[in-house]
Amino acid sequence: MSSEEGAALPASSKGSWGSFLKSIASFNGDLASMTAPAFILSTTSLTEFSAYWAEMPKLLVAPAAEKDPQKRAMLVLKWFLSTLKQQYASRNEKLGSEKKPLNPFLGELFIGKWEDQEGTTHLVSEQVSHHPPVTAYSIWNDKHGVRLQGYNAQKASFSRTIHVRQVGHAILHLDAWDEDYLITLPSLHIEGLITGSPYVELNKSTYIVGSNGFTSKVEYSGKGWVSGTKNSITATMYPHGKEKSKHDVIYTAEGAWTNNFTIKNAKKEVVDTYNAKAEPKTPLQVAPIEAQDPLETRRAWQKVAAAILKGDMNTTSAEKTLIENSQREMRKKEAAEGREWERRFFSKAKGLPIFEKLKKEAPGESLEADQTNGVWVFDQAKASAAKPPFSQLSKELSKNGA
Ligand SMILES: CC(C)CCC[C@@H](C)[C@H]1CC[C@H]2[C@@H]3CC=C4C[C@@H](O)CC[C@]4(C)[C@H]3CC[C@]12C
Repeated sequence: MSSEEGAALPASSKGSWGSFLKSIASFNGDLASMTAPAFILSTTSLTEFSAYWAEMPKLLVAPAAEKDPQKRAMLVLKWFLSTLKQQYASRNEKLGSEKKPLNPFLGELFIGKWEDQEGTTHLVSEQVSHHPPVTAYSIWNDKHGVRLQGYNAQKASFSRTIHVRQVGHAILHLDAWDEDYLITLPSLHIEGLITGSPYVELNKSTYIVGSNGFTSKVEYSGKGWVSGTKNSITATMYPHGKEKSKHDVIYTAEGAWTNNFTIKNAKKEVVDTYNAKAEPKTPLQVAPIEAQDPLETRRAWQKVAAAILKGDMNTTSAEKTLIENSQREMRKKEAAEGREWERRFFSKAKGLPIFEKLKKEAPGESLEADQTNGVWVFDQAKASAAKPPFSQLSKELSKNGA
């Protein structure tokens, strides 16, 4: 934990925090429209959050090399659990608290790659909808034949604190086994709001449904719950249809997603352990700002980000308004010409066969395409035709016969 933990609220900001709390009590569910005091604004846009899925490429690609289908599904569970800390706690560890991310504009991009002993793992993240905000991503490693793609939106509400339900899912594909895993996303709420040091706690449960016949259910709990400890998880892996049957459990995982967890087999022997604090991360490589496309997030938001860092709210809102106005102009022009903004890397799909095939094992999960402005899939043809500064991507995609 950073030494700043619990100290996110500077004395000088107590007044503005109080009025912020009052304003969100009458919050209408639109996270983007929420205005927050400067010190709680993040300089990072939600398009960057897609990278949290793969900051440890070794764990992402590990299942590909495993011949045993049960162990393979267990390694997928292990990788998924390992991503939780990055997804939901890395900001308060780094910045002292959770912050309000920048609200991406339509077409905003975040492109990068991880290079390490696993080869190159690519990331393409794109804001595919603005109303409602939806981010889509594709992450792939050709050397290991591992592909992850997904999209997500958030539905927020307020009751005592901010509650967020995630709409969307991820699908992991392993080439060597022609296997898919449908991954559902946890709902969450914000803790520490009153004291000015907000952080995320996860709720309820999510599923990882493998097309190889095994499902993992992950249950989340926090301080106020039965277990009484922050960021707790218990997971079980079982054959399809056996969620309720204790003696069909193949693996269990238990611990804290911010810390350690242990994986045990049916005989309750420890088969694997994970220590979030010790696990090395591979830094994501992103092109220098000058070489980026104007739609790439760090380039597009650079002036806003600089103003936020200076605590200069006037410039922050002036620069944000510039972006919003030019977006509004573009939408007007498109409407007048009877066309829609062409997404760079993703397309709307009519349906999602993998989802339909596997959703039965994830009770309560439905596509909810109306909440995400459609169903979004990575479009290989678009990506293979990518022009500068993304030609490198297209070269590698066409090399692989995409
Ligand atoms: C901190 C207070 C003041 C403001 C609340 C900010 C809201 C907008 C933030 C706080 C935590 C954030 C979530 C944290 C992690 C993820 C996982 C990622 O894969 C998709 C976005 C998602 C789901 C974020 C959406 C925005 C979010 C809900």
